[in-house]
Amino acid sequence: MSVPVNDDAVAEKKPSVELNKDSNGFDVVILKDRRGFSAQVHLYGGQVTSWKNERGEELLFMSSKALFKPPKAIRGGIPICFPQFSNLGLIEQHGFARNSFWSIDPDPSPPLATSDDQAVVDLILKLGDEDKTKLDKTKTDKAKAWNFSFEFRLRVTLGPHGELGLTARVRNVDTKPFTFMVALHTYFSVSDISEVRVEGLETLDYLDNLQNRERFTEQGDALTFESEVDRIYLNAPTKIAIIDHELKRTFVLKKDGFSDAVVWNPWERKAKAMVDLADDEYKHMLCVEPAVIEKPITLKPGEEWKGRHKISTVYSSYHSGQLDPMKVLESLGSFG
Ligand SMILES: O=P(O)(O)OC[C@H]1O[C@H](O)[C@H](O)[C@@H](O)[C@@H]1O
Repeated sequence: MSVPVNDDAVAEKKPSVELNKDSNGFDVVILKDRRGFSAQVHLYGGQVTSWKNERGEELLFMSSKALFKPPKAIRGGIPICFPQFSNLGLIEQHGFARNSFWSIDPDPSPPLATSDDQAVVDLILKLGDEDKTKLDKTKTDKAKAWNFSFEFRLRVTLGPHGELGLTARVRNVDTKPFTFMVALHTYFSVSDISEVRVEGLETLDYLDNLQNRERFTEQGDALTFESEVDRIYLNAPTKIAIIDHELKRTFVLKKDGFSDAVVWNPWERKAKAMVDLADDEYKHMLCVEPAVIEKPITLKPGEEWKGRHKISTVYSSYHSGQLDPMKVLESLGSFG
């Protein structure tokens, strides 16, 4: 149930952005909107590590065993897989963006529109000629196999209705073309994985990571979970809904520029084998990840790719199984 909001009080508060340190002394950015939603972004990984609603409830899953320091990626929130997804290439699993240090981009270029009712932070990860030597020392040998000059800009926004937006832009600043995959590996917090269903992926083809990436076709029903799932849905639609029956809460994802969507839950056996996930925590997480995997993107020198991902929450009106178009549109706002 949403909390009634006093609109006068809300109008007086302004969205805010603060730079802070985490307990390891690493930089984090805190975004707050007028309604009391907040988001936290670690510069390590350029990773959203928290998104809370106006009651302070965490909406993204974060492992109790997550390590917030190199060389491991942070287990939870929204890690960025780039320039490779999984082991589909020569470099380290999911690429190097998730365990690199990003910077705040004071002057995003080309600039993106801003609006007064959003809290915004722009981050950048780049590898230019002058950085190559420096980065080569810190990158693992595997990462060196993808050695191009690029700029990856990530804008994180917290919108007027508490919605979380990520705009990813990759620019080729090399003299040669390059090819990449990308995923925004979003860990959603759920009450109990057995009480959740995902709508929007019915009848799509998918590659099953648990069966040598063989191609299958999803049935007509919404997805439910009773064992490990690790699939790449191809040509996934713009809108996907994660319905949590117990909490009467639905996450609505809207994506643009990402052709695929990965759905992952490690379940019991794999969770036990993961050092940075507690044994039972798989029950409270579900990853649904906008991605470009099957048809990687090739950029010529000077070209840019852009993809957007927006998530919002809708309470109670939704668990009938049907999207309530007015509520969804209202909660999503525009991409901006
Ligand atoms: O353990 P990680 O490297 O973070 O990967 C976690 C998971 O990411 C994706 O969802 C892949 O599809 C899975 O195969 C992988 O297990």
